Amino acid sequence: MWRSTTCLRVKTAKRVLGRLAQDKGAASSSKAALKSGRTVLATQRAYYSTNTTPRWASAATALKSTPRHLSDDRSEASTSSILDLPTSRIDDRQVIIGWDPHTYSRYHHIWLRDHCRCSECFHPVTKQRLVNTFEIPPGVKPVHVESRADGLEVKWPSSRPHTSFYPWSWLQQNSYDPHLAREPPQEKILWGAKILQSPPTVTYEEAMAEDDRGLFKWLSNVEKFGFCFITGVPPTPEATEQLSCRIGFIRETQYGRFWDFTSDLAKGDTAYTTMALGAHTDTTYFTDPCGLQLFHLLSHTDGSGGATLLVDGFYVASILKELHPDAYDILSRVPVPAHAAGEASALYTPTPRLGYPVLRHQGEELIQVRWNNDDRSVMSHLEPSMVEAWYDAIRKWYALLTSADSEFWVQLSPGTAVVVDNHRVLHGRSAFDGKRRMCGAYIGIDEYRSKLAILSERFAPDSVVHETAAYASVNGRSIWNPAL
Ligand SMILES: C[N+](C)(C)CCCC[C@H](N)C(=O)O
Ligand SMILES: O=C(O)CCC(=O)C(=O)O
Repeated sequence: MWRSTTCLRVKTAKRVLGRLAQDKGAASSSKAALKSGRTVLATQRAYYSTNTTPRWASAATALKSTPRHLSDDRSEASTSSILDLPTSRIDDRQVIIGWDPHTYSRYHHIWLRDHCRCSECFHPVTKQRLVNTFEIPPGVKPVHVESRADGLEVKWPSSRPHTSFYPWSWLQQNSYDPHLAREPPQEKILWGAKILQSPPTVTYEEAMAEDDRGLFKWLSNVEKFGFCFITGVPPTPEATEQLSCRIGFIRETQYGRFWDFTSDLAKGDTAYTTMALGAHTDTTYFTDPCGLQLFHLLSHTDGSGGATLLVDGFYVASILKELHPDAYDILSRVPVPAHAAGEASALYTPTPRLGYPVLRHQGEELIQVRWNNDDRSVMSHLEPSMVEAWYDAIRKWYALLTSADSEFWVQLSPGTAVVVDNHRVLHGRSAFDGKRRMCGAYIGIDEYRSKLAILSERFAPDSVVHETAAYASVNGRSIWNPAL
């Protein structure tokens, strides 16, 4: 691992120095920078192997001969630095980084010390904090900061010299004063009935392929669209269970682990009947509703109906917000209690008992739709003045959910499974007769997101992971991974 560190650092140092060498005006200092670049390279390797008294201390003096902006300089950043490195200086309470003459970030000293990720302060394998946050003096202040090729070096006053290093990309990504533009999250494509023309689909071979590229494509589709078909699935519960487990371990509930069900009321729920089920999300009665839901129709004989309904709750919510902002606001505020009480051995209600709003947000962003009018409990917590407004709001919501523009109906058949993000996409079915056998499973939202995160590390690393993976990874995970 450390050898690969060196080779990447060679590239980094060469890239920086190469840029320098191109700068005609800097010809005279390129030799000094070349020397210092090599010094940085050697000390970086030393730094990441142990961080007792990092050998940078000796190298830092060697860097003194480097251009002014590389040293701790209290004056404003130089207007043009031949290495284009960010400037850094210590202020009373914060370290100021100058990304360019017009863009600065400020990091509190306590914040930087608490976020040191050297092997003494942050366990490189477990990715857990080792530094005792509460032993860091509130007034901690660096004695020296240095702009290095790949990041900021900070020396702290303590009985034992302690040096911290923060990659520039990580500092930019975590800038909080001010917040800097970050890479946009995976885009979500909102859809209505027209998704019928080209629904997201992967093949069973892709999903099962051992190199996981197809699995990444599958889950990327789910992240983007909220659902994805899987074609060519052997029409057996065994193959469907194996397919489910490609995402993560199955979440067992009062309906069992892997379900294989039909209309025999084997479980106390209308799903185990021939009734039509309107668009809903499952397990609204759980504090933590199931994340993904996989369905695979294994057979339907001597009858018809049982078509599958999918509705993009985020799409419908966006229209509700546009057309009926008051209703959107009510559905975003008023908690809706729910229950699962069809099994003698189970009586589920969420914590807190009043449940959660239909539309859940993080800040301004809609992050979850939770709607099952069949499983809703008594609305005894409404302010009397709100009762009619609440019913008016859900009527507007329901009208949009059930509009021809929103509803995507598909007749599943053996061999084609569908996975649905139960936090976004509602599902349902039309009534049916005859013998109909459906199988599937729930996957927890955290298991789904974890699998997508590790696949993204491999196939679509974000800029910080991309830049730091080679020199700061243990167990294949960079200590600077934005998830940490
Ligand atoms: C296990 N299986 C998916 C067949 C049954 C689902 C039960 C549906 C329940 N009314 C809910 O909305 O959670
Ligand atoms: O039987 C189906 O097609 C779907 C049943 C359902 O909505 C559910 O199990 O949540």
